[in-house]
Amino acid sequence: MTLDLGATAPELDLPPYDRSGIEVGIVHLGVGGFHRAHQALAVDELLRRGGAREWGICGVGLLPGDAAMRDALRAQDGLYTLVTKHADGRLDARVVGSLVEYLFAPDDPEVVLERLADPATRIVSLTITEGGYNFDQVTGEFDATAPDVVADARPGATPTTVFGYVVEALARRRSRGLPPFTVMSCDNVQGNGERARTVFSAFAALRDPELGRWVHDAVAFPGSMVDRITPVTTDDDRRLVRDRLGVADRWPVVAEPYFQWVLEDRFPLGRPAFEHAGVQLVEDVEPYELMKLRLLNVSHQAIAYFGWLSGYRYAHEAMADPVVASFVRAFMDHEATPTLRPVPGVDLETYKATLVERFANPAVRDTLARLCAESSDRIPKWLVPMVHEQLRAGGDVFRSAAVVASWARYAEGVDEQGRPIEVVDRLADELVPLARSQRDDPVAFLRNPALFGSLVDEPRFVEAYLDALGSLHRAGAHATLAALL
Ligand SMILES: NC(=O)c1ccc[n+]([C@@H]2O[C@H](COP(=O)([O-])OP(=O)(O)OC[C@H]3O[C@@H](n4cnc5c(N)ncnc54)[C@H](O)[C@@H]3O)[C@@H](O)[C@H]2O)c1
Ligand SMILES: O=P(O)(O)OC[C@@H](O)[C@@H](O)[C@H](O)[C@H](O)CO
Repeated sequence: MTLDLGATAPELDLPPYDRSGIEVGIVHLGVGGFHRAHQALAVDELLRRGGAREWGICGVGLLPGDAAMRDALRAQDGLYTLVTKHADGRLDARVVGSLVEYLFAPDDPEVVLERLADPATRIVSLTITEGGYNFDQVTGEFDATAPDVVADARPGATPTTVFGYVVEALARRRSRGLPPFTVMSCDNVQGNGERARTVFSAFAALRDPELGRWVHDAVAFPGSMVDRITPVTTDDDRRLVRDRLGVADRWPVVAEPYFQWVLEDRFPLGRPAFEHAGVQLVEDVEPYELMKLRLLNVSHQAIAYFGWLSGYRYAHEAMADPVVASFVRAFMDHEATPTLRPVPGVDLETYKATLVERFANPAVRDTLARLCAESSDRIPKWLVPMVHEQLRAGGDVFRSAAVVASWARYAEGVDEQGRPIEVVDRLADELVPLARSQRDDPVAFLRNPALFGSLVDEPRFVEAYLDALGSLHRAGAHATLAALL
């Protein structure tokens, strides 16, 4: 146990509630930075208020890389420090105690399956990234051909994927006469609840069509909009926690002050009283979700490649450049906002102004590398549908085309000074050669139906894309952005 919260850390208290006897009611798959800065904080808040004792969280890691989280959390009895970084340099910190158990699935899959099947487990929540849902970006259908999915669908298979675990556990509950748990997706996927329903029921149908129908009809999949910028924890953060707070924490989490969670209230087996922890419970989350994905996440992609190619490494550095900041704001106003529905209780002008301030927070130190990673799971899911809507409505698309071109230029894997760029993307082996070939064949990157559907057949988009790409090659990222203002 290296989280030593003794006399050396007067600012920090251990959670002021008795952690013994808290029951696991939520199993969370994919315990990364975000879950620990968001949902686990909300449950911790309820515990501090004397509630939620049947809603403790059992975190589960499914991927080999999660062994490090197992080791860190086990050494600290599930406790960790959450540091909130304000733009003026102030820090808030608290120790979060809601993760009462952590299971690393490869250690013992059966233990995880029985934890999921346990009658006390009433919610299974997910932050498994956009790629974790394994669906075709264009058709929206579940990809049943992925080798790990095929293996997990075999009768009697020991699961390795999220699909194998969740569906086997649901099947066990069904055969034991237990009601299904609620599956709560907290990923940045448009329509995350319905998307989860589609992919989990499609996987279940591979095993047994009737099980597929049951998962589709009997399991609740509330949708949610989740928001809190949570950068990757760095050694500097560990040092900060040690030096400023006196705590030797193996894996603290840092986040911005902003916290938002809008959640559809569909929990047949009950839920924590999230409304007492700042969560907004609604009937229909879609307008909130679209607003967030198209104004925040898509803008992140607008900052990411142009910022990196202009020589910046952090989001706040890029936003301090008036050319980047003006482009992002124009992009929000003219290409994202026209595709949004009215959002109950939200003034979009204020929302956008707040976003610009959040992106510019110098304390958070969100890296452009984080925002550039796994773009093939982001641009097609977030930006491409927005472009199609703008094309149909006759609206501007030249800024979106420039963002896609900046991704294609970044994916060439060499920056403007000839230095290598590490393209972190599950499709990197395919994308990098394709991006490089656009020096000879400028639409090569766009001619990828799995990522862009029919966008390559849209003359207005293609023309703007070619202009931006040509300018990126000739004049560089900064001059290209400046010319678009
Ligand atoms: N970081 C943020 O600012 C933020 C904010 C809002 C929402 N989110 C959502 O949370 C997700 C995770 O973000 P994070 O910052 O915690 O990332 P992270 O890298 O810290 O953690 C990701 C977790 O997901 C797991 N995972 C990844 N792919 C998986 C798969 N195919 N199957 C099962 N598990 C898988 C990893 O093993 C890890 O435990 C994002 O992709 C996004 O959808 C993040
Ligand atoms: O984490 P991703 O892959 O969904 O996207 C990268 C960022 O845009 C995202 O993490 C934001 O920081 C987050 O959505 C803010 O709430």
